Amino acid sequence: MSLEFRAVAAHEISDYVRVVCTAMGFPFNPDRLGRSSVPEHEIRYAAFDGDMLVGAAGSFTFRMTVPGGVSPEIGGLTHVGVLPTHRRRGILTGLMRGVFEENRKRGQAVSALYASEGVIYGRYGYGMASLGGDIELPRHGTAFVDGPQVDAHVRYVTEDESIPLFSSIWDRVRAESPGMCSRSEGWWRGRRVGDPDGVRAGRPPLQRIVLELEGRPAGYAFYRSATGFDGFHLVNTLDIVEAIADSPAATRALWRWLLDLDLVTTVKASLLPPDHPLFFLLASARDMRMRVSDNLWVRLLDVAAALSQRKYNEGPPIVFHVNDTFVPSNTGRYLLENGTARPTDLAPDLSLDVNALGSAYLGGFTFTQMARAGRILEHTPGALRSADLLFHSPRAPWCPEIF
Ligand SMILES: CC(=O)SCCNC(=O)CCNC(=O)[C@H](O)C(C)(C)COP(=O)(O)OP(=O)(O)OC[C@H]1O[C@@H](n2cnc3c(N)ncnc32)[C@H](O)[C@@H]1OP(=O)(O)O
Repeated sequence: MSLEFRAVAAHEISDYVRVVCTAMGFPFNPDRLGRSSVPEHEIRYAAFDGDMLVGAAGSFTFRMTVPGGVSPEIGGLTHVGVLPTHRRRGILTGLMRGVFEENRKRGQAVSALYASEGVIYGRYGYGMASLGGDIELPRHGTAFVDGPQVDAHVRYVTEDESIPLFSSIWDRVRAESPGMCSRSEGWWRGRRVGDPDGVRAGRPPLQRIVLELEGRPAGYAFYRSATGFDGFHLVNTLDIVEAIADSPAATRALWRWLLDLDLVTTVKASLLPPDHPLFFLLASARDMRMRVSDNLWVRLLDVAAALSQRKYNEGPPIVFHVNDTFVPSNTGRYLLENGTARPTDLAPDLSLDVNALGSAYLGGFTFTQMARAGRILEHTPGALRSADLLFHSPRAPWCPEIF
């Protein structure tokens, strides 16, 4: 088998999407192709066996908020799939080299992804960078603690109406939340608020609501509500796809409205951050079952540039020795001082793999936590604590959608 790795030409895009759908077990149809054709999808890379496309990997270009409220352009790894007939022959490894090269050409110092399986991406230098939880809340557990009553108004909106309303709220919240990404209008329509049959796949229709406080849009949600019967009783499950609000008052009002929908027996929501305000809104958080799992994975493609892109808390300089087997040019010592990282010959305070630095990057995990698992070596006493304080983010990183 002789393989060729190269960028995908325009006339090969449907083959590229078809291979990903076949590998993932998704139906392939025009709606799937539309979902993939967002403006962010700039990099499409593939492996060819003769003239047959057999493996795919892509990268979205978007801005991701990092600690300090800055939002550098990053690569969002996506559309990874190798045909079952061609697995375990090194095709993914070849694709990863190609996509990283394309990311670097665009000056993207960081790549992030959602993994289909946790075991795949560590070998390419990614570290688990945030946690996300799926919640299930029975109706009897939805009471809130006392709080201020606000005059909130909720209305249903169409797909077209929702895009400008939701995107302005999203952008306000995104600016303060590490892990959230920019969304083009095409992204909103193709991947969030659009509900074409080929992607809905038999599920109930998507409902979109906007919440106004004092006449100003302050929160939104989109959800599906599935109806079932238990004898003569309706047992509805509310599946909240995304609920975002721009203030504590709006968060309370939005979730209260959602939890009070008639006939709902169980409320579900996915990909919530482990520090979601619901824990402190609910009178009994115990009734909310949260199943936590890995969320974003982050890979520093250019260690010095990536470290210099986020902001830090006050603290003394620190020297990292970074080991990177997949991108050996990253291996070396880096001095992080006054918010800027550069190569250095100084003795290291901490030694770690590039994966661990990716895990710390968004502030989702501490150096101390990883050192306790043997993933980081402390050479200078106190360096773990200094690094923890430098990198700390007051909000857990949160990416509420799988890309
Ligand atoms: C960001 C996203 O898009 S996530 C979506 C990822 N896609 C999927 O899960 C779709 C289904 N799976 C697939 O298409 C393929 O199995 C892929 C893409 C995961 C792997 O592709 P392959 O071409 O088989 O990977 P490749 O042969 O390059 O493997 C490289 C190494 O990873 C290991 N590996 C690859 N996939 C897996 C896996 N799923 N579980 C465990 N190990 C794996 C291989 O054993 C190999 O290890 P080695 O270097 O020690 O020999």
